[in-house]
Amino acid sequence: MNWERIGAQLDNDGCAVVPQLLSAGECAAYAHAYGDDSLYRSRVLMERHGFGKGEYKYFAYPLPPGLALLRESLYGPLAAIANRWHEAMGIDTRFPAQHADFIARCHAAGQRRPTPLILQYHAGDYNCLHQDLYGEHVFPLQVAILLSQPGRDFSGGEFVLTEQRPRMQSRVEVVPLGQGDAVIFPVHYRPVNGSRGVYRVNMRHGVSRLRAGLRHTLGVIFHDAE
Ligand SMILES: O=C(O)CCC(=O)C(=O)O
Ligand SMILES: [Fe+2]
Repeated sequence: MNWERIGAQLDNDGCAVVPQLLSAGECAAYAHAYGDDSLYRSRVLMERHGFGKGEYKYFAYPLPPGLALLRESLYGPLAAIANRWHEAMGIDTRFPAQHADFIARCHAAGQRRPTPLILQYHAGDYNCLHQDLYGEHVFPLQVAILLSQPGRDFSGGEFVLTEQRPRMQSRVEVVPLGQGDAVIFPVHYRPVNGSRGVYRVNMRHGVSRLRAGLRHTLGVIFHDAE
């Protein structure tokens, strides 16, 4: 992975795509494992909470080894970007180099439940704009990996990001993804350079309505939940 390019894209565009982070075989295995309830701590029906339509399951600890490795190995380079962003935005919190040390901080504060998840959408389903905040401790970047193949497995169902800028109208970004592609994006805020210095832009993400088929996504969030 070219972290210099990823950092520059996050700074300039507010998101970065990593093509083919998972192989087609790995994607199919994760999507298939959606049915294996021994892997998950809970299942959420989005409509019941007003989150949209569709469902997701949070993995239980211990995470599947490949997912644990993915979460730990993505964290390090993202922590360097996160620390740079916090400095730019004048936020005091800094992130340790190792994910285990950040997770220890979450757990000590009572955020002990794992947040990696798989989402499942059928035709007509969608995910309302939201922020994945689960307590006081927030790692400012997260990753979503498209497990299904657009065109073959589903149509519609586009990943979208919105930016709410102070005293300005909101901006939307549609992120085209192929199977196995990852999008890295802000959980809550991102820094933007303005004429009077850096300001914080409030970010949300969601998924537009699926027109047809079945779509799965793997979500990697680095803080744990209360
Ligand atoms: O299904 C998607 O692409 C969005 C998933 C999501 O909201 C997340 O990973 O936090
Ligand atoms: Fe989300």
